[in-house]
Amino acid sequence: MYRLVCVHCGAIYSPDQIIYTCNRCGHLLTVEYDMDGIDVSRDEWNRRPLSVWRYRELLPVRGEPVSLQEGGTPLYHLKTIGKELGLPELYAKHEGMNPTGSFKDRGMTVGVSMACELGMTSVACASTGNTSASLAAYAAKAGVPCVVLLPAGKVALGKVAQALMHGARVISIRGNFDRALEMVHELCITHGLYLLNSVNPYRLEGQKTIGFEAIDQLGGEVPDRMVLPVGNAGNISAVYKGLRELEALGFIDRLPMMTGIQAAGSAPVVRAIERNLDVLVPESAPETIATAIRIGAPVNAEKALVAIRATGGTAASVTDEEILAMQRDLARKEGIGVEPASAASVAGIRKLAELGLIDKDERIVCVVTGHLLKDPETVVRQCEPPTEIDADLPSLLSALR
Ligand SMILES: Cc1ncc(COP(=O)(O)O)c(C=O)c1O
Ligand SMILES: N[C@@H](CCOP(=O)(O)O)C(=O)O
Repeated sequence: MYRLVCVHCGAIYSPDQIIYTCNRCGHLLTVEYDMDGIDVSRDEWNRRPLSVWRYRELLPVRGEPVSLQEGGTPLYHLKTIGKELGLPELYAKHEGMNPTGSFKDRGMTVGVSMACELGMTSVACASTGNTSASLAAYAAKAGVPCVVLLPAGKVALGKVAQALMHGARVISIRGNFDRALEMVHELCITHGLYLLNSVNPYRLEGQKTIGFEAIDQLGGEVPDRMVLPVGNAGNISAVYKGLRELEALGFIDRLPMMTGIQAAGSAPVVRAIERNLDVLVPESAPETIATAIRIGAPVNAEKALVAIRATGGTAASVTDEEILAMQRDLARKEGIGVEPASAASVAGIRKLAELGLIDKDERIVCVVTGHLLKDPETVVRQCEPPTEIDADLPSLLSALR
């Protein structure tokens, strides 16, 4: 049993209403469960495979989900980078290992399942790339048409390729992501498509399972800190919400310090934390090489600020150079291939550690959100091109010398 509740004024809505914002105050809605009615134990969860659906009692879907086998992603111990930073307990949860290569799949399995349960016959989103790739795939699996709006020229090649190949109707707008989101929201309200951006309360339910899995992979121990790259701020809010639910069930007795990392050219949440603002001042012209988090007006900021403040966490920004340096370090020192936005979380920890702002004994889980192959162009631009030689051994030996 659950209901939809406004995060700001507490107004209550029925779970089968197609609604994304509060009719009374315009703020976002969240899913609130009747915790007394949740009948499951940690042992029961531990007997199931590691997956989004291990935690189905804390998800809104009641029937058979639209699934591509999402979740169950690896948690890697970053031994080399951790040693360099003096952080022996540094981990990366590699969300790039989901079916379409990003954490969005956790959200879409729930969001698209709910679209079907609610009887919606078409779905839509705005995207900096990953949301569209994921929605296109899950819509294909569900057999529903899908429309995606992208900021023209600002989406990494692999993500556009995915949306196109999975059969979405792909529209590029001459404007940024924030404008695309406003447009698609209006389209959905006026024309009855189901909106699957992070304003959709059901989609975020799937994403909270990142935190559940990380704890299960640490043998039931809560990490001291969880670090996430922040764009539209849905993921950090979702993980915090999920962990509070585990606390309410008595499965954990403390929360990690939620830590958000943004790109320096696109850092309104960081500024709000640094200046102790209650209301975000949007960035009108966000810019960063990490196009996934090139977002100036994060719609979930209100929730993200609560998550960071309530847990004693923090927010920090990293430059594009710091992001790319960490992308290379993860690839070359740990064998972990991530896209630039994902490297931001670990780059942020490097920065905080170097500034002496975190305790060296902390157990830290950085969420690395998307796969290296999402953005091959940024990778190729950073690396030496392959050496082309004649097809004989002497040429090979000479090239290797
Ligand atoms: C790879 C990647 N990392 C991080 C983010 C940021 O997540 P959120 O928008 O939930 O803050 C996004 C999308 O926004 C993304 O695609
Ligand atoms: N990085 C995101 C931006 C959209 O965020 P959403 O969580 O609101 O869908 C993307 O991949 O498009």
